[in-house]
Amino acid sequence: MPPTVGVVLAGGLSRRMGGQDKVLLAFEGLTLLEYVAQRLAPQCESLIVNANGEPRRFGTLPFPVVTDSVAGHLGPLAGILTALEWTQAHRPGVEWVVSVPADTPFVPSDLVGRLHEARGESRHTLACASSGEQLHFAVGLWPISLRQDLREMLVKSDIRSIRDWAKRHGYAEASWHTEPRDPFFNINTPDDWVTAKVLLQQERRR
Ligand SMILES: Nc1nc2c(ncn2[C@@H]2O[C@H](COP(=O)(O)OP(=O)(O)OP(=O)(O)O)[C@@H](O)[C@H]2O)c(=O)[nH]1
Repeated sequence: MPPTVGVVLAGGLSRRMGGQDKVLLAFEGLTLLEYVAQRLAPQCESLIVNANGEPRRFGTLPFPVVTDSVAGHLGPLAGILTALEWTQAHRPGVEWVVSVPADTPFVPSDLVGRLHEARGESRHTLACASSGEQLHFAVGLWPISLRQDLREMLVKSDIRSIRDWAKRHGYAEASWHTEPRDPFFNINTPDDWVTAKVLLQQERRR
């Protein structure tokens, strides 16, 4: 598997969580952000956390916290761009970045390998994860060769969705089952938070 930098996307505003910063909520004795980072880190050459604005709110982390390299809340694409540019500057020879949102606690342990596999078996330069019928564009494999293309698009156009950018280039799809639970279940609301705790207990019992 080619060396790959992992980025945990944590630049969101948590509006649907009712004013709490969801990535700082306690999960298995860690914050949700730490929990997701720990699941992804073993699969990557190195890992960074992407923030938007004040990085100190995350406390002390064993990973670099890198703030968006373009100003404004431009969404998760800005986090992917930041990770591509960071990798180019700090990890010479590494050509790939895998992104995972910080609100996705059950991210699978074979994520990075399967994304590379799907891309390698296709004619595409990108790969995204899917489960059931749903594509999860924020969970993807991105080449650093596209960083300039992404920067120009973010700065010069009003395209903000990862899906629109991925569609412009074409992407392979790596699929996971949704049973016994969706590995890409993500937490947006207080109800999702309750569901995530139930899913965690079920996972422990298996
Ligand atoms: N770097 C960066 N990441 C973002 C930004 N906005 C959202 N994200 C990330 O994109 C992913 C999906 O975000 P959402 O869950 O849709 O948005 P959110 O802001 O976290 O939550 P809501 O405010 O409730 O929509 C999460 O990992 C966010 O951290 C941004 O402006 N910059």
